[in-house]
Amino acid sequence: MSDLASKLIDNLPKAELHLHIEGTLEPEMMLRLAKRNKISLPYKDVEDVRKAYEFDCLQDFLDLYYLGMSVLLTEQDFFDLTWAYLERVHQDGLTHVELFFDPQAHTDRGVSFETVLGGLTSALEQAQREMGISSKLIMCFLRHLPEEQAFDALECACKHKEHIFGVGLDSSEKGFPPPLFERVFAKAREEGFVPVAHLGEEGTAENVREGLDLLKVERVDHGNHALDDPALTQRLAEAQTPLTMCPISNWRLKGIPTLAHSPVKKAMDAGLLVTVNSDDPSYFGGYLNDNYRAVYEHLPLVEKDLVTLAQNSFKASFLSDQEKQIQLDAIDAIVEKHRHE
Ligand SMILES: Nc1ncnc2[nH]cnc12
Ligand SMILES: [Zn+2]
Repeated sequence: MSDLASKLIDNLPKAELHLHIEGTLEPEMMLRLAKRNKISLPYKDVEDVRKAYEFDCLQDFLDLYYLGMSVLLTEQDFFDLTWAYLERVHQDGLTHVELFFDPQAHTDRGVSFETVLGGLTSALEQAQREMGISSKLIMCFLRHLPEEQAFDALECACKHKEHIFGVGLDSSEKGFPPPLFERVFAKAREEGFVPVAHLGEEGTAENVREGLDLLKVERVDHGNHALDDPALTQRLAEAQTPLTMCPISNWRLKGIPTLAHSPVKKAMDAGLLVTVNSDDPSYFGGYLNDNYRAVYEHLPLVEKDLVTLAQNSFKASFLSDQEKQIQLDAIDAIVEKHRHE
C-alpha cells in the first residue's frame, strides 16, 4: 500500500454507521465478564473462542453472537463493552458513530432495557466529553422474533427518546422479509424514530425494495443485492439513499468468496452513496480502518476514493448539515496537509 494511502486511512476523520455494539465483544472481555458474572461458556480460553469464529453464513455467526453476549448482565458490563470499542476506534480517527444495539437479545434473558441503555449512554457521553466522539443510537428489532416483541421494545424506546435516534432491523434476513415489520416501523416513524434496516445482505433486491417502500428506510444496511437489479440501483443512486457496506463481514460470512468481490467499487461507480463499516469487528477480525485497508488493497481504488469514502461516511450520517460541514472541512484539512508532505 502506498505511504499516502496508509496515512489517509489512519488520519482521515471518519464516521462508522454500521456497527453492532454487541459485535465488538472481544474474546478477552467475554471470558473476563463470564468469570465476573459466573456465566458458563463452551470455551476454555481465548484461542478456543477465536477458533470457533469460522462461519459459513450469517446464521452461523448469529448463533455465536447471541451466545457471546450472554455474559453481559450489568450496566457496568455494557459500559465496559462500549468504552472499549470507543477507545479502540478513537485510534482509527473515528469522530462520529451511529451504533446499533439489540435490546431484545438482552430483555429476553432478564436484563432490563434500562440496564443496557444506561451502560451504553454513559460510555457514549464520556466519549463525547473526553475524546470528542459524537454518536447516535439505533435500536434494532430482531427479525427472527415475533412482531409483538418488537412492539414491546418500541414501547421501551419511547420512554427514552432523548437517547435513541433511530430504529433498525437485523438478525436472520432469510425467511423474515420486511412486510413482517411494516406495522412496527410505521409506529416507530410516527413516534419520531428514523428508520434504517439490514437489507440485501443475504436477502434479495426485492427485500431492499420492500425496505424502501414498506419500512420507508432512510438508509440501507449492507444493500449488496440491490446491485443485482439495475432499476433499483438507479433508484438508490437518484435518491442518494446511503448504503452502509461491510466488506470484511461479507467475506467472513461467505456472502462474497474473496475481498476482491466486495461490491463497494461497483456501487461507487454506479453513483451510490456508499460507506465502509465494520459490522461486528470482534467476530470478523477487523475494525473500521481494517475495512478501509481491505477495500483499498483488494479493489481497484485510488487514494482519492479513500477520501470519498470518508466524506461519504459523514454525508450518509444523521448529523445536521452544519455538523457534516465541520467534518468535511476537517477532511479537506488532512488532505491538504498530506499533499504538502
Ligand atoms: N451482519 C449482521 N446481519 C444481521 N444481523 C446482525 N446482527 C449483528 N450483525 C448482523
Ligand atoms: Zn450489521
